[in-house]
Amino acid sequence: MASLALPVNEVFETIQGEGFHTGVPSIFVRLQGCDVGCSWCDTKHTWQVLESDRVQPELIIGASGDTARWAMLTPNQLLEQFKTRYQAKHIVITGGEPCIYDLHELTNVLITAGYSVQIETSGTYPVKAAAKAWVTVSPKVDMKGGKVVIEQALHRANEIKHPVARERDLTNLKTLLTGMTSNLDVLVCLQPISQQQRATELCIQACIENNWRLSLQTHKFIGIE
Ligand SMILES: C[S@@+](CC[C@H](N)C(=O)[O-])C[C@H]1O[C@@H](n2cnc3c(N)ncnc32)[C@H](O)[C@@H]1O
Ligand SMILES: Nc1nc2[nH]cc(C(=O)O)c2c(=O)[nH]1
Ligand code: SF4
Ligand SMILES: [Mg+2]
Repeated sequence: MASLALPVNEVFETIQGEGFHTGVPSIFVRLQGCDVGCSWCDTKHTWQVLESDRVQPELIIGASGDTARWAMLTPNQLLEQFKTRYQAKHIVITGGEPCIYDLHELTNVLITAGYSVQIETSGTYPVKAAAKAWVTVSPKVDMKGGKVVIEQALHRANEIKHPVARERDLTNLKTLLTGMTSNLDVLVCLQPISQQQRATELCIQACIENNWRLSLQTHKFIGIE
């Protein structure tokens, strides 16, 4: 079977700064492409997949930074790089929106090679990945995708990491959770948007009230990627 290459924006090794796996040494694979359009998005440079930004794979591996460049890489090419360049045993597939793409082959190849794998997704596309992959859904409830897809994603989720700027984001999350057709058994983290003080205060209060967790984008506090 032909191997499915994916458009990769960057590959880098760091500490997972968000959610349940905060603090875990991780290799990040950032895929290019997202059509959701969050106004506060950290990675706007990943939204468009333009042929004019396509480069050779050598320019992507290990060269991180906020550029719109991308290269097509197969799961085995990625695995080879991970084994030779990096030490972390946890892989985070993010973007952009990684679930635009079928991630079955990539996640299976990595899990078979002994890595744990996490996917960061907005829940706007069905999750197509190995059953053992840890799925973090960061719901974009006001945005595209619709109720059926987000419900499927939340049922697949191991963790919900909800971005919060204002009170309404909390109301939206509660509406989403209570509107589910069947019960969810999932960890909920609240993540203040862009380290804003008001957002952080709202998150702290809601975490205490609901026994949820606080996710603080710790990498931004210590100035690492
Ligand atoms: C850049 S997104 C990429 C993965 C996927 N598109 C998603 O939204 O989950 C990774 C995570 O960063 C969060 N995020 C993006 N910009 C943020 C910001 N300015 N402040 C806090 N969290 C942010 C997203 O909600 C998501 O949990
Ligand atoms: N250190 C670090 N942790 C992260 N967790 C999720 C990230 C993302 O952009 O998806 C991210 C990121 O960009 N850096
Ligand atoms: S879904 Fe994720 S990558 Fe896309 S705009 Fe929103 S935060 Fe950014
Ligand atoms: Mg980030």
